[in-house]
Amino acid sequence: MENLDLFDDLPASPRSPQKELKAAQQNQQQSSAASCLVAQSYRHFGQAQAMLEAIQPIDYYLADKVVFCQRQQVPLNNISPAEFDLLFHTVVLLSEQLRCGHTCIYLSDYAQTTCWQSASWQKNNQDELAAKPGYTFPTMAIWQQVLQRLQLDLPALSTEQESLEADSHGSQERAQEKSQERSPDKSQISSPVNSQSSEAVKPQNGQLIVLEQQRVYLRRYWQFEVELAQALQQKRQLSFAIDLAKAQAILQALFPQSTQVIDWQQVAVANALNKGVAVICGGPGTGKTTTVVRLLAALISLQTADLKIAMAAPTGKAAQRLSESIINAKGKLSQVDPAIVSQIPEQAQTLHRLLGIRQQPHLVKYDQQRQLDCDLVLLDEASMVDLPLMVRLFRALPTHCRVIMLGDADQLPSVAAGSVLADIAPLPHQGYSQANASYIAQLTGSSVSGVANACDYLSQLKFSHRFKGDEGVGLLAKAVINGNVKDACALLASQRQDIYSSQTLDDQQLAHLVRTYLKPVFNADNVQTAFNALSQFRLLAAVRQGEQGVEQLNHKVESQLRRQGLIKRLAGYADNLYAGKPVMITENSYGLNLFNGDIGLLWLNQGKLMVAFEQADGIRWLSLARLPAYETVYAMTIHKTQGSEFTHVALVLPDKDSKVLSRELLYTGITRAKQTVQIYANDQVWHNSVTRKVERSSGLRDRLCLTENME
Ligand SMILES: Nc1ncnc2c1ncn2[C@@H]1O[C@H](COP(=O)(O)OP(=O)(O)OP(=O)(O)O)[C@@H](O)[C@H]1O
Repeated sequence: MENLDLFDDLPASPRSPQKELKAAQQNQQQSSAASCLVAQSYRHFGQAQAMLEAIQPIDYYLADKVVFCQRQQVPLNNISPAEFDLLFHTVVLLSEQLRCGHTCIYLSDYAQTTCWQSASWQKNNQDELAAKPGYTFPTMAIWQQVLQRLQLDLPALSTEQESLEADSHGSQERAQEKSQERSPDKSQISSPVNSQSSEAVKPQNGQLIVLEQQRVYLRRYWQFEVELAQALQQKRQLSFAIDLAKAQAILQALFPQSTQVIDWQQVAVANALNKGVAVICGGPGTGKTTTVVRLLAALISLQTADLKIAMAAPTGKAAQRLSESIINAKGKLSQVDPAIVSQIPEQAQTLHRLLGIRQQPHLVKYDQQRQLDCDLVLLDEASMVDLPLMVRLFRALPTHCRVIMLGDADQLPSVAAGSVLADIAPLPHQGYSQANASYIAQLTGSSVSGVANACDYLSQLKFSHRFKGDEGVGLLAKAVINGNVKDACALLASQRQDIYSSQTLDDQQLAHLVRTYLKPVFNADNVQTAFNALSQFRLLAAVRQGEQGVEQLNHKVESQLRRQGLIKRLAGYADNLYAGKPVMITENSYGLNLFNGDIGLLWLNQGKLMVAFEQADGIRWLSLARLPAYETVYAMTIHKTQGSEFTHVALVLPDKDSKVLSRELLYTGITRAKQTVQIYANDQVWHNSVTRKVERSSGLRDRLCLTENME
């Protein structure tokens, strides 16, 4: 990609690349003291790499392209090269942050901050060729002005003059400003669902970057946010008339044991009955599935016509678990007419399958042109759904279709960009509006107080029926997610039966884990018994690479299994193909109905080594030759275990701290365990991980606060 005219002002000298680089570094160092905006251009990726620590090719090429396109859009006379350089570095930052899951960047987070500077530069080893000076972003006021001059702000939204003035007060106010500006200040936000502004930033306008207040987006992600906020708003405006007397009777039948104390499961059912969108949040075992099954029973009872219900989850495993939990919860609905219970569906599918998403995400069968034929969509494990996928779901919903989302907003956010559940379900739940509280009281007799900053579509379940009292897993999960380092450390040191901890996982400990939990898989008489044994235990890792990463752990387990004589060599098969080996599919195969994350077991079937998969109607066998891409799965990443549970879990953290370690990651790992958890982590890493909180930059919550305000 040639874009050399951007660099016209650089001297065209015959100096060596090293000298040229050194001169550029010195130039940057000198001018940064004198001026707010530094001209720092690069002729090619290698040059950017020499100045910016850890820049990725994709970031460079995207930024280069955006600058190139922007130069075609705006009159150039007033725009200096340094201003285009600022745009370039803004896009590099956006691209990098998108990879980390942020939908946008907040200018206040980076104003007057030097990014991509190497440690050796910081240590004043500036003569070293490897030292990289990085790039210093200007004050927020200058940054906003430049982006506006480049015509990247929303045409309908003028930036507040006050924020520009406030910025000139210097660094002391900046910290205060930062926290204020990042909080959802409704008075400052212009209408996010303003169709004029969303119309104004269409692809055909050529605007690739969007500045909105002090948030900067790639246009695509700005549009996703606006679209989701609009879709949620449309669902929030749906109101279903219900027969109140009938609904009261149904709720009484469904919750016969409700006492004076508020039964929040009953409140959640009542709350969702008349709404177009309902979100039911809660930690492990708080009864989300139990509640939603009762909600479905109530809705079916109240409905005069058939209710077409679709159930989905983000992964195959989560969909399978949802089906199992629904079947289990239906079995406990003895107080409900069997004819109603039989109408509650049992088969959940992946969200991709529901929407008919093929290999490339843009090939979607159901969208706004061709919508799903259903009246209600139930989405489980909503925390795993990223912003683009959530938008695709809402596009496919007919106007009258209800959405019910279940999830645990404390878990890790989606792998890809967004923190949709945490944004749309801010916890702790502040309460209901006066009108909604009256409606709930009428249906349930529970006096739920009305509050000003209400979120009516949200219900939060807090009481865990799995960890009712002093179960170690529940206590540890709570301490971790609250960032309570003292309790989290004390619990590890407490030597309880249900929590074991050690600074490292050594060979002896691994041998013990293998003997206790994996030997029963290899000694099983049949594949179903082997699957049952496999579901008892999983080794979870925070990372893939390194000594404590998934790959090494799988390798070490296999060596240990061989040492213990559990792996039997099979004539005619390679060494790494043996009965008892668990595998995880790593790609979606629609033809075979196998999805990323599905787990199978290599096992002998009539003398032939095949792969078995557990399905609702029994074991499915597949020949090895037909198996899609897979990996061994004695150990797996915490990310991949979302939506799964095991009786016992061993959690292994790396021996050095890393940005990926957070309390949400630990919480997600710990809550995969139903009975016992073993933590292998040194004190420092454990302490840092419990302290670190995942915060994703997004504007969705602000948009929703504003639309809530407009109701
Ligand atoms: N109100 C209740 N009274 C007694 N037991 C309950 C109640 N609600 C749920 N349970 C039981 O608690 C267990 C967990 O319930 P459920 O599966 O509905 O929770 P969940 O929040 O969906 O769990 P998970 O986090 O595993 O998805 C089940 O055994 C269920 O029968």
